[in-house]
Amino acid sequence: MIAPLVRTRGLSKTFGDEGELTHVLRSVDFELRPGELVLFMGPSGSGKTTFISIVVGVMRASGGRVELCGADITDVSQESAAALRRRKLGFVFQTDNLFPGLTAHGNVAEVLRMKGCSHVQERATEALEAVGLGHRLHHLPGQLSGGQRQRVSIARALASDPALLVGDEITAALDGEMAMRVMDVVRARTSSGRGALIVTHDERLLQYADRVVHMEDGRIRSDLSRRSARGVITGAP
Ligand SMILES: Nc1ncnc2c1ncn2[C@@H]1O[C@H](COP(=O)(O)OP(=O)(O)OP(=O)(O)O)[C@@H](O)[C@H]1O
Repeated sequence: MIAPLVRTRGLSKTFGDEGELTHVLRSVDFELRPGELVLFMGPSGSGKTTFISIVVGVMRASGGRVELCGADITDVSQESAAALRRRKLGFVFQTDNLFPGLTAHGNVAEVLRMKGCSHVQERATEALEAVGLGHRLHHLPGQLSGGQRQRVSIARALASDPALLVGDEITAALDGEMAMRVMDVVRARTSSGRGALIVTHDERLLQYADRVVHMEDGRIRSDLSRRSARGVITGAP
C-alpha cells in the first residue's frame, strides 16, 4: 500500500514548564493520503498551526510520532527535516516571509534553485501566471498588495510540484474569485495524486475538500467527508 503523506500517532504538544503547562495538542491521530485535499478548521487557538508546524518539522512534538512522506521525522535533526521539506514539500505560512529584495519572479526562482529544480526561469513564470500574477513578475514584495504577496507565496510553494502542500490560511487575503482560482490550481494537483493540508477559517474552501477535520482544544473533534462536514458547519442538509 502507498504510504500516507502525513501520519501522526498520539501527537501531543505542551508549552511551558512544570509550574504552568499548556496542553496545545492532545494525542492527535491523523492520516492524509496521496490525492487528498484536507481542510483543518476549528476555533482560534485550537492548535491547528501548532499541528502543521510539527507535521512539517519546524517544531518538535512533546509526545507521539509524526511521519512525513513515509519518513519518521519525530526525532530527526533540523537539517534532515529541512532536507525532506526541500524535496517533498511546499508550504505557505500565515506570514508571507518573501525575500524583500527579490522580485516576485526572483522569489519563486530562488526557492526552485534551492530545491535543485531545472528550468527555473520558465517554471517561476508559469507558477506566477497560474495564480494570476503574470503582469507582476518584476515587482518587489513592497510594491505588491497583501493578496498579491500571498499569491507569490502560493506560487513559490507550488512551483516545484511538491508531493504535499501545507498551507495556513492561504486564501485569507484573497477575494472570492482569486481564492477560487488558487484552489482550482491546488485541486488540479491533488487530482493528479499530490496532497494538500490546509488550515483555514474560510468556508468558501469547503467545496474543494475531500475531508474536513475539525479541531477543538487540541483534539480532533471530527474528521468527515466534505458532504457530511458541510452540513455540520453550515447547517445545510
Ligand atoms: N510558543 C508558544 N508558547 C506558548 N503557547 C503557545 C506557543 N505557540 C502557540 N501557543 C498556544 O497554543 C495554542 C494553539 O495555538 P495555534 O496557533 O496552534 O492555534 P490555531 O488553532 O492555529 O489558531 P488560529 O486559528 O488563531 O491561527 C494557543 O493558545 C497559543 O497561545
